[in-house]
Amino acid sequence: MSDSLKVALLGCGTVGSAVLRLLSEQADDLAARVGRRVEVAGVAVRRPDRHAGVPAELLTTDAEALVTRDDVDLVVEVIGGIEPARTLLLAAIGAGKSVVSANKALLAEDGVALHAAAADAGVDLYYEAAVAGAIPLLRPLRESLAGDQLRRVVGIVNGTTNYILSRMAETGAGFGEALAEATEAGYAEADPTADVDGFDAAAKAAILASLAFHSPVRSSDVYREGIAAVSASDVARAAEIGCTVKLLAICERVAGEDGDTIAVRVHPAMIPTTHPLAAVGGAFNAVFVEADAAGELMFYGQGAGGEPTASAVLGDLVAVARNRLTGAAGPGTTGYAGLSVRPMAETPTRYHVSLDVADVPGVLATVAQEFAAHGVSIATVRQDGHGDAATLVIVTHRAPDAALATTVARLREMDAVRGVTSVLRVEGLS
Ligand SMILES: NC(=O)c1ccc[n+]([C@@H]2O[C@H](COP(=O)([O-])OP(=O)(O)OC[C@H]3O[C@@H](n4cnc5c(N)ncnc54)[C@H](O)[C@@H]3O)[C@@H](O)[C@H]2O)c1
Ligand SMILES: N[C@@H](CCO)C(=O)O
Ligand code: NA
Repeated sequence: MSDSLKVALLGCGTVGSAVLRLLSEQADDLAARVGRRVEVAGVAVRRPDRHAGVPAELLTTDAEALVTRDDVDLVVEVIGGIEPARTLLLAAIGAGKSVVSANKALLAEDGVALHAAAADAGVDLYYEAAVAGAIPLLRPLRESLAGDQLRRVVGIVNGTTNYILSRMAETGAGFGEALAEATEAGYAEADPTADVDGFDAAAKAAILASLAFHSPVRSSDVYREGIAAVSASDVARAAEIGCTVKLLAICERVAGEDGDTIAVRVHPAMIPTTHPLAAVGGAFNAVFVEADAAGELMFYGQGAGGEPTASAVLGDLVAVARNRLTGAAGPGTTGYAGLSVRPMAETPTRYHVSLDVADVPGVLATVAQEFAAHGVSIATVRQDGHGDAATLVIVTHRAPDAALATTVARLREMDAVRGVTSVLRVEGLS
């Protein structure tokens, strides 16, 4: 075999160290699969003294110099965050290197500019690890499903919050208690904000929607609610109607009078326990894709962790290495459809609402009237108990989200309603 392909690794934390180890352990297999040996030219880190296991001659604190070095062919970015990752990737691309990244925050913020730069330079930009870790999902969307029309991509794309919600369902614990457990088990980070408040899932939803609908979508376009407000009561109410609560990332094409738009949102929702996503427990991820010709597809696996994420990074590395040898460029992203993102207020959703009411004649009619007044059609209503402790459990049909939210706000003000005990959107009910 002739000269090896040289890789610059940027960042050597949880994912970077696993990438480095697998590159070494699987060097012979990778060489056979690529057709050339793949060797590490350098590893950019912040604190070289903290990486005793990495050969000292590979370590550098000057990432910018490393990515533009003449002997570097490919760059793997596993630093995370917007800067300096963006500057480094643009410098690498500008210097003609193909790049692999696991950085959802950056891709969801600046994917359009990075793709444009890669197209101009004739190099590859791959980022399978950025969404749902080890699960092959972005390449299936970019390549395998490129001949189909996608209708919906719905998934559990954050392991930490799925672990927390799973524990709440299993033990009846509240959010705080389950979060403490997730932290102790090493799933939640010291600062769990990005996971718990849905920022991580929103970045992934933006990337999924961009690829699924060939339209540029950024994190800031994604409607986002986290799980901090999900209560033990919400989880118990869900169980009563045969549902479970999941934090969903939902990307869907919505037909409208002025043409199609896309709705992209992240929020907790009740889904029937019979839905394939309901069985996804612990820190696992799963994504359900609906396409016109393919029908329904399900992708399931480990969405986080050093090794699973490194698996996706190495898969990308093999792909870009092969392209480099053949002189080909992999698929770019196409924003040709240019579909606009529909405001959440106008996005059709369904609600579950549990109300404590006084069981007096006419209360059901008064409550039903409030829904009707906002054009919201009720799918099912159930009354439990009587006297002062009556509960109404209502599931609506789809209506614009703003109509549902306004209805709930009005219900809270009604004399007949003693309290609104649970409000959650519902997905996956026929
Ligand atoms: N950990 C996971 O399970 C997982 C899963 C999927 C995707 N990702 C993504 O992978 C990337 C890396 O995640 P991680 O968990 O390995 O993070 P990490 O914090 O463990 O590692 C990042 C490393 O980059 C280093 N770094 C920061 N600035 C640097 C700079 N200027 N030059 C060189 N090194 C620098 C840090 O010191 C740290 O060691 C992120 O984009 C993350 O979103 C992580
Ligand atoms: N914090 C993320 C890591 C993977 O992106 C999660 O919990 O899923
Ligand atoms: Na993936």
